[in-house]
Amino acid sequence: MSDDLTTLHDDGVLEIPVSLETGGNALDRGAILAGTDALHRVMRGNLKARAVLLTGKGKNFCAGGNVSDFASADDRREFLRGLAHDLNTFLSALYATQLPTVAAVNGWAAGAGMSIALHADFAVGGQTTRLRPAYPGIGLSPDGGMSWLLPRIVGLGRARTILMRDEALDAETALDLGLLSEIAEDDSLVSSRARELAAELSNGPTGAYAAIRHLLMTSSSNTLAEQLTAEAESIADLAVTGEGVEGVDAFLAKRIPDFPSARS
Ligand SMILES: CCCCCCCCCCCCC[C@H](O)CC(=O)SCCNC(=O)CCNC(=O)[C@H](O)C(C)(C)COP(=O)(O)OP(=O)(O)OC[C@H]1O[C@@H](n2cnc3c(N)ncnc32)[C@H](O)[C@@H]1OP(=O)(O)O
Repeated sequence: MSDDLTTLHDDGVLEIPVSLETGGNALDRGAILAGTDALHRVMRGNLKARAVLLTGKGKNFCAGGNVSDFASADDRREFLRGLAHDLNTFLSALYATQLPTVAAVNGWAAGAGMSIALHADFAVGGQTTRLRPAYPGIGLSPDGGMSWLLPRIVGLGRARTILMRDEALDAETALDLGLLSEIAEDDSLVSSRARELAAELSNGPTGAYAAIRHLLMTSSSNTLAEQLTAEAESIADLAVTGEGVEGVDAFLAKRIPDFPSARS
């Protein structure tokens, strides 16, 4: 499947561009709309994807919302409020998707571009990758879930400093903080490495990957008792899925599990 913007590759990787060459690699409304539609089709079972790959089509992964659009709006408050809610629809679908997600973070990830990168289960950077909140730089506060995700990844204190100082984080710092999952050996390899990782994950237990994301992301707001219960329910639910049955059976038969066949 390929519309003008999203592409479902033969190996089940759903590629969603979040920015295009134009506008300084700012978020592309059409791309986000297409990506949201594709993720909703996956949820309804109308699109048989097994992993999601987020990409930037220009020199940068994404420079966030298009600042010139903000300036030209008649009612800046309502315009930005509407954009943020539209972005939330996309990010809510990304968080809820029962698939592993990978971001190919080439160049800059700024503003909502950084927020989107934080939502990915895996973020592959390059030697010159940099992450920057950018919001305070233009007098704004974060959106796209950054104030929820960042403290859960780096801690509240470090998140406050990064946000309030609008820190530009280089690749090594971002890796050390857990904001990148790996750094490709060369900038030119970011896209291919992220694509390769998405393909690897598409052959794995995609339902288990999604369950791990939700257990981890809800753990900080759960008591231990609530988390123990959530884990017990999750492992029980997965045990009777196609992938869960295949994983156990393959182990006992001493063979490599065929998760893609078990899921479809
Ligand atoms: C149901 C689904 C509905 C679908 C619709 C979904 C809606 C999608 C949109 C949602 C938007 C929500 C709101 C958003 O979340 C809010 C934000 O993101 S606020 C933060 C905005 N971003 C920024 O402030 C970052 C600004 N840019 C920079 O800081 C730097 O450019 C950089 C990214 C660090 C890169 O720096 P450099 O490499 O030095 O490059 P330059 O700065 O020289 O820029 C090159 C060129 O590009 C222009 N440009 C860069 N960023 C933006 C931008 N965000 N908007 C517009 N233009 C940008 C820059 O002006 C330069 O232009 P030139 O001077 O060459 O003409």
